[in-house]
Amino acid sequence: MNMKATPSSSPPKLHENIREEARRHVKSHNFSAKYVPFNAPPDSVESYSLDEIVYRSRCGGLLDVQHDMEALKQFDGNYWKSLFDSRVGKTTWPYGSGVWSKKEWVLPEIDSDDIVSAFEGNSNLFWAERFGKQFLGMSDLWVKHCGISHTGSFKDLGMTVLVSQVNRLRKMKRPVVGVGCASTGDTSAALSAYCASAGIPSIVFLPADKISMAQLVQPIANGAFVLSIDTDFDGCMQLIREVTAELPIYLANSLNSLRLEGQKTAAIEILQQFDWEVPDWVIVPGGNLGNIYAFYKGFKMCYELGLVNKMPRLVCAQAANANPLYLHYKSGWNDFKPVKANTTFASAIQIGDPVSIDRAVFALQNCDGIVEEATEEELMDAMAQADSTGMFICPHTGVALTALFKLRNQGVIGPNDRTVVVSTAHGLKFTQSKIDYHSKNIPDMSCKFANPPVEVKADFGAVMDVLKGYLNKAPKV
Ligand SMILES: Cc1ncc(COP(=O)(O)O)c(C=O)c1O
Ligand SMILES: N[C@@H](CCOP(=O)(O)O)C(=O)O
Repeated sequence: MNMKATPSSSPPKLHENIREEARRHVKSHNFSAKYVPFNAPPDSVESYSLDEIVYRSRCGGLLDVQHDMEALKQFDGNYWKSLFDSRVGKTTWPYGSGVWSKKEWVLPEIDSDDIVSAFEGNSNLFWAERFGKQFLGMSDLWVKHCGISHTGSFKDLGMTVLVSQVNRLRKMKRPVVGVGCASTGDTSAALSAYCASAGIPSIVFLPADKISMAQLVQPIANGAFVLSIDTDFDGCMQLIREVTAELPIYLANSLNSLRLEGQKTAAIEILQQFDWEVPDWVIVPGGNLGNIYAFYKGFKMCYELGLVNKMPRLVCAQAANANPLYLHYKSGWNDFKPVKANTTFASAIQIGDPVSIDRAVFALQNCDGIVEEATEEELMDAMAQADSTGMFICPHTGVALTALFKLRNQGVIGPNDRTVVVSTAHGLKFTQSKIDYHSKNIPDMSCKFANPPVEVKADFGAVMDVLKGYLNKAPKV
């Protein structure tokens, strides 16, 4: 079945921009989406328009964006695959974005004119050939680099959706004076950039001295109102929830289910990049736990709408210093207890009371998922090993790689299993941790893969001596 394009009413104009051009190509369809209580029983009738400002269900539970699957099912899997494939690598507004190239599955009803996008997504999925072979005996290991993005993390995928909806609400004269979040550094970077691009005020609550310098400077540079608060992320999250309940500030954390609609497109992209073949495993580092559910939802929609015929198994990887999901999993999913998150080099996942715990449990239970954890030494060693094969990953990706090491060693993941590790942020945001590691400047850590620079006099003989020493020890080809 073909989607009908309404013929353009006006002829192309000289010097029109891509937004203006998009206005002439409006497509008619009957796709829609609404908020419903997360994991509601089939007879539940509670629902809200996406134009309402609501983050919680009537009984205080999480919400989910529910698409009209019957309308989407009027088109078969091949239709969706070729539609999505046809939009990759173009500059057509808004489909040049990896998120908005799946607009019908994200926010079908938003006017393209209201979209705020930096053409995020379409991040590279690369074959980790040497790392896989050398350290894991694996032939089919891949890294989905969501950190190669506008603000350097996967948060851009969700933020383009949320800020676009806010843009729409403000045009509808809804009372939204600004957008706010609590953050460990990446959500705040994405929020401030997208808000700045749309001219919308942003307010960010950061735990003082707990995020990297590179992350701190991002919202400052983008003109956000930055509060550095003497607490941890969980404390900031509690405060922003109280503040957004009192003031007309729209909540941008992943408690807001709109964010996950954008983040789920990374899963769809993985399938698309494998020419719609399903990998065996996808490993995702988890903190506030929205992303693991977003991946589940993206894969599940592709399965339900006939683009693929199975689901991958998901692994959520946590830092041992902030591991409430891991403890819950190990208890047989009995009795979830938040923890006090301790300091970790994977600072963006230093979270003890994740808002999306129910979503994460649902996702993992429904795809035969696994939860693993990584100690500080394990995650830093894994990061250094990956970097030594040409990557430059963030510590959170080190957490995911540690999970992979453990599952390979246990024989759970096989040598030929197609496995995707999701790299969630750019390594350049976390250089201080790499400097500490390579200078062996971390108490109680042997830093066994450290590669410190050699200090040498500006003298030919001295330089030759150290070079000969190095070459004698270097592996022979
Ligand atoms: C770099 C990075 N990796 C992983 C995560 C974990 O994502 P989530 O909070 O959705 O579990 C976050 C944020 O929490 C992050 O900023
Ligand atoms: N790592 C996150 C923590 C908040 O997560 P969110 O997805 O709920 O916004 C950050 O960078 O702030």
